[in-house]
Parts: sequence; structure tokens; C-alpha cells
Amino acid sequence: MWQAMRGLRQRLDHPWRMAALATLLSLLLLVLGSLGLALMQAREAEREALDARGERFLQRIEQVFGQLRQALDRLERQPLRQCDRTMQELLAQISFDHRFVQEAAFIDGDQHCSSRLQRPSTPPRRAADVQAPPHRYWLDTTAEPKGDLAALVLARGPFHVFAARAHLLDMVDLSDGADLYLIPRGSRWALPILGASQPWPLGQSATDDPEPDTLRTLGDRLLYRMAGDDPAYQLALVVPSASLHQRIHTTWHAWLPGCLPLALLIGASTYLLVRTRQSLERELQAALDHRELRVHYQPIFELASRRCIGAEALVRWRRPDGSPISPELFIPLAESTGQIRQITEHMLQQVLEELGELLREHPELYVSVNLAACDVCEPRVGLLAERLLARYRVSPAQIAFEITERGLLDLDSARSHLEGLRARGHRVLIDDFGTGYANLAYLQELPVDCLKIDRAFIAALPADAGGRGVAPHIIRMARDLQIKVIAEGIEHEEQARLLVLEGADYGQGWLFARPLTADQFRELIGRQSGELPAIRVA
Ligand SMILES: Nc1nc2c(ncn2[C@@H]2O[C@@H]3COP(=O)(O)O[C@H]4[C@@H](O)[C@H](n5cnc6c(=O)[nH]c(N)nc65)O[C@@H]4COP(=O)(O)O[C@H]3[C@H]2O)c(=O)[nH]1
Repeated sequence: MWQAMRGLRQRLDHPWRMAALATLLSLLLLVLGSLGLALMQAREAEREALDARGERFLQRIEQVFGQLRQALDRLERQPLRQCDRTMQELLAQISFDHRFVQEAAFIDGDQHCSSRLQRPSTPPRRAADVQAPPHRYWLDTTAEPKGDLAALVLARGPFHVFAARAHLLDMVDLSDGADLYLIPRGSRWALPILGASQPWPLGQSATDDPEPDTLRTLGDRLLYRMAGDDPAYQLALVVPSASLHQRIHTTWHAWLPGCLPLALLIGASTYLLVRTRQSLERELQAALDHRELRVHYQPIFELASRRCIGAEALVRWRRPDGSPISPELFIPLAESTGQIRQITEHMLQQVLEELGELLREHPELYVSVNLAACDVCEPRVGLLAERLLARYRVSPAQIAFEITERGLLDLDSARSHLEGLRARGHRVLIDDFGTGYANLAYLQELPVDCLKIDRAFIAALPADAGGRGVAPHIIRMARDLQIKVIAEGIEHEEQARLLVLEGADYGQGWLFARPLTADQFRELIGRQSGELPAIRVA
């Protein structure tokens, strides 16, 4: 599996191939992504259009209902309860005064008189479609769409008022084959403004009542349900999905032409990136072959006494033109190409070449070397260190290894090799502590001598000793686990003072010293041990 992945990577590790792959993949993603976006946008636009359409109808129906209720309330308030000439005149007056009241009637047992003298209307014989006491509503949905036929009946006691279908429909456009339903609260029936009533929810199981203001697909139709001001009923609009498909088509086709240039741009950027990466990789290889990588040593101090107790070896690379390249740039590259193994070996070798004698003379000093994840999972580094330490006659305790939490992803393998390093006498330090591993349980399982608190936590140290940052917690936890602590990136005296108060053991940072050449480091140690005249370290 690993071999196959490596083979695939090698085959693809070519600017043109990577660019072609990136173009194709991004084109595919952009086309699919734009389709998804077009779908979402078209649905939203369709929903808004249906909402506006339904809103117009709701407003009209509220207007009609309001006027009909007003007419009924007026009839209810007056004392007449007999079908006689006065009642007839009253009913005619009510119909005359209210634009939407096509007919007003008094129906009580055998008594039936209406504002319409010929062919007075009768309300449906079924129970009211909507019960909103004191009013009752019937929607006469079976009638043909003739403007003079009553489509809506409202009653209060014995009084009835009728509204013409034309007044309900003149505000809503149903020409595209759309259907409009009124859903009384709690009803299992949808009352169409036109046509026959249907079970509700439409085309769904009874338990699957759609949420108001959402768009649903029912086969080749769309269902939009909306609530109005009156909780007694809601509205459902059913339209053919053709208009949605048209919207998707239009939106998607507007975006499609942009996908190809964008994919080509991504392909071109990939080409440049891979080429730059490959040329950096070649340059790094040349630098390794010509042993151009250098080591700088950042001194580590005991915080309480301010004595230098060792140093961290940091790789330095300058191009032939003298321009420096940051390890933050080429170390991740070297980790991905495998060149990091060569870098680690080179560092170990150079540390002992440059400082072997100093370490022999000062057995209390140590130098720590950074390991990458792949170094932690192989016995190679331990074997090389053993050979070099024997050649330079330096004690294994004077070479420590720093591993980052990222290097501990394969915990089992890391544990066995770190135990091997410790068994040889090396110290193991966890670098950038707190930035890379979510589960700290590894601290109980791994053979660790020292935690290096990441400089981000030191930079965030509060200015007052009473304040609570992350660093004091790490220090306390390390003390409980009997692990030493080195604080990285100390830049201010205040931070050093605070760290001493919190109980940190060691520190490194620009406050004490920047990374030094081997000669500068030797000089620092010489001054400290009185072999050279002392000057203040800064
Ligand atoms: N702002 C600030 N920075 C400070 C201060 N004191 C030290 N530093 C910088 O912080 C980094 C400390 O090293 P690191 O955490 O191991 O972080 C290192 C380490 O992870 C990696 N690295 C460096 N050399 C090697 C190496 O030989 N092998 C491996 N595998 N990684 C290395 O590259 C990273 C960056 O190294 P550098 O650029 O040398 O950056 C170094 C050092 O120059 C300070 O007071 N303030």
C-alpha cells in the first residue's frame, strides 16, 4: 500500500502532470460545485417567487374575509331575526355596502331570505371547512370558475354572506398549471381554490406535514406551503417543476463559462508551485551533497542561575548568492521528500565535528538535535549517534533529541525507538509542547525527560504574575509528572522573571542569546567558565 502510494506520487511528481491533474480535478469540482450552487440558488429564487405569489393571494383572501366578517358582525348586532321586508332591505343594503359581499342571506330553520331575489344561493350542507368561532367558513371548490358563482361562504349564527370566485382569483396567476390550496388548521384535507379537494399532506404520508415556508418536490411538481396572519388556515401552492428546471439551467449556464478559466488558473498555479518546489528540492539536494548546510546553536540557560547548560542545534541554509532560506520553508519540504533523513544525519555529524572537543571538556553541557517524524520511527539515528559518539569520545548524555508532538502520531513505533535512544543514554525532549497533540495521555506512556513550552505560550504570558496563561499550567503538570521544562522564545526580562516564579527550570530565547555559530557558542562557554574575560550575555 505504502509502496503503491510512493509509486503514484513519483509518477505524478512532475509539473505538467500535476498541473493537468489539478486542472481536471478543479474543473470537475467547479462544474459540480456550480451545479450545486445553481440548484440552491434556483430553489431559493423559486421559493421567493412562490412566496410573493402566495403573499398576494393571502392579502386578497384576508381582505375578502375581513369584509365578510365585518358584514356578518353588522348583521349580528342589529335586532332583526325574521324573514320580512325589513330584513330583505337590510340584506340588500349589506350587499350594497360591501364590495366583496355578492349576496347576504338569513337562514334559520324554514326561514330563508336573501339580498338576491332570484335564485338565492344556499350554503353547502356539509360541516364548515374552517371553524373560527364565532364564524364558519365554506370554500365551494367544486364549482366551475365562473365569476358570478359564489366560492366562499361565511356564516355567523343565522346570517350568511357569499363572495364571488372572481374576487378570490383576480389577484393570483394560476395560468402555468399551478394549484392553490387552503389548509384549515388540523385538517386532513386541502381545499383547492379551484377543482376538487385532496387529502393533506399532498402526496406524503400523513405524518410528513411539510414545514411552512419550505419548498418540497412532489414528483414533477413543487409544493410550497406558507402561513398567513390568521392561524386558522395556511396556504399551499403546487406548481410544475419546469420553471425550477429552467432557473437551474439558466443560472448554471451563466456560471459554467467561468469554470474553465478558473480551472486553468489553478492548473497554472499548480505548475508553478510544483516547479518551484522541485527546484527548491534540487537546490537542497545540491546543498546537502556539497555539505553547505550549517548548524547554529541557540544556548539554553538554567533560569534561576542564568548559566548556559547546553544548546539547541538549528539548521541554517544560505544559497550560493548568500540569501538565507528559513527552516520553516525547507524543513517541511525535506520531510515530504525524505531528504530530512540526510539533514538529521548531517546535523548530528556537524554538531560533533564542531563541538566534540567542547563537549568533552565540559561534560555538564549538552546539545539537542531536532528529529523529524520519520527519524523517530527508525533505529537509524540511534545507530549513527553511537558510531559518532564513539569516534568523538563524547558521552550519549550530551546529545539530546527533540521531537515534536506531530512526530508522535505513530505512538507505538515512536515509543519503542525513543526507549531505545534513552537506553543508549540520550535525553528525549518534546519540542513545541502544547501545539500538536490533542491527547496528553502519551506523556504517561513515553520516556520523556523534558518539555519545551512553545514560544507562542511564552509570548502570551500575562504581564502580571497573577494573570493565568497556559504556560503556568504546563509547568505545574510537568512538575507533577517529574519532567523538566524549557521555556522557548523568551524575549523579555519580565517573562523570564515570571517563569522563574512559576517554577520553570530552563529557558532559551533572544533575551539570552540568538542562535550562535560554533565559535560564538564556544566563546560564550569560555566566558562562563572563566576561561575568557566575562562580558554580559545579550
Ligand atoms: N521569535 C523568536 N524566535 C525565537 C526565539 N528564540 C528562538 N527562536 C526561534 O525559534 C525556533 C526554535 O526552534 P524550534 O521550535 O525547534 O523550531 C524549528 C524546528 O522545528 C525546525 N528546525 C530547525 N532546525 C532543524 C533541524 O535541524 N531538524 C529538524 N527536523 N527541524 C529543524 O525549524 C523550526 C524553526 O527554526 P528557526 O527558524 O531556526 O527558529 C528557531 C529559533 O531561531 C525568540 O526569542 N523569539
